[in-house]
Amino acid sequence: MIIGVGTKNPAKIEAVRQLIQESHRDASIRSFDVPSGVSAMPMTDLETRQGSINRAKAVLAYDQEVSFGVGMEGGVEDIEGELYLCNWAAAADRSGHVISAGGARILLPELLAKGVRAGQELGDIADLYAHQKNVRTHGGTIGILTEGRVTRTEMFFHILKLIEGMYAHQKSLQDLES
Ligand SMILES: O=P(O)(O)OP(=O)(O)OP(=O)(O)OC[C@H]1O[C@@H](n2cnc3c(O)ncnc32)[C@H](O)[C@@H]1O
Ligand SMILES: [Mg+2]
Repeated sequence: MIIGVGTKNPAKIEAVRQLIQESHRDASIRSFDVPSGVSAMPMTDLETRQGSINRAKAVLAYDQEVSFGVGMEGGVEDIEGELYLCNWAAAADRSGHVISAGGARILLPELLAKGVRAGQELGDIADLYAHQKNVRTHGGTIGILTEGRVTRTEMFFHILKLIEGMYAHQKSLQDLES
């Protein structure tokens, strides 16, 4: 089985690799730089979720050998005037079935939120904030804000586990029916 991932970001790809390592050792990964179809810095849960679904579906069109397309997207959601980092993932199969799940949320410090509201990408502001390079491809903003206790990879791994579990659940319901 080939799982296609709609990103070239190693922090995201690593989450898929870990999931395969844990429960689908026969699967292999291919990664594709697909468009998210939403803005580079999604500003709502809705937009972030849509980006993950678009990526998952786009992967299936890129490579006919891929059985499942996986999309992961980060964004922000405004809750009572404060910005929370939000994260979504989706998996799509060739029958048109899509499974979607969201992950942990964490409040952005005003310094980061200000930049995002001004139109900057969070990844760029996070680099300035943390005095690091390419935060987005390493521990992520969530890694910076939690002093490494939860990394971007761990966070997406958790969402992918939700999706994998939901898939198993739906399959067991189908098996009961047939
Ligand atoms: O190459 P892709 O897959 O697009 O990965 P990305 O790092 O750009 O990540 P997203 O497009 O999913 O995220 C949208 C924006 O939010 C930023 N972002 C989201 N979560 C982040 C995190 O945990 N750390 C750093 N930047 C993050 C990211 O840099 C983008 O500017
Ligand atoms: Mg991006």
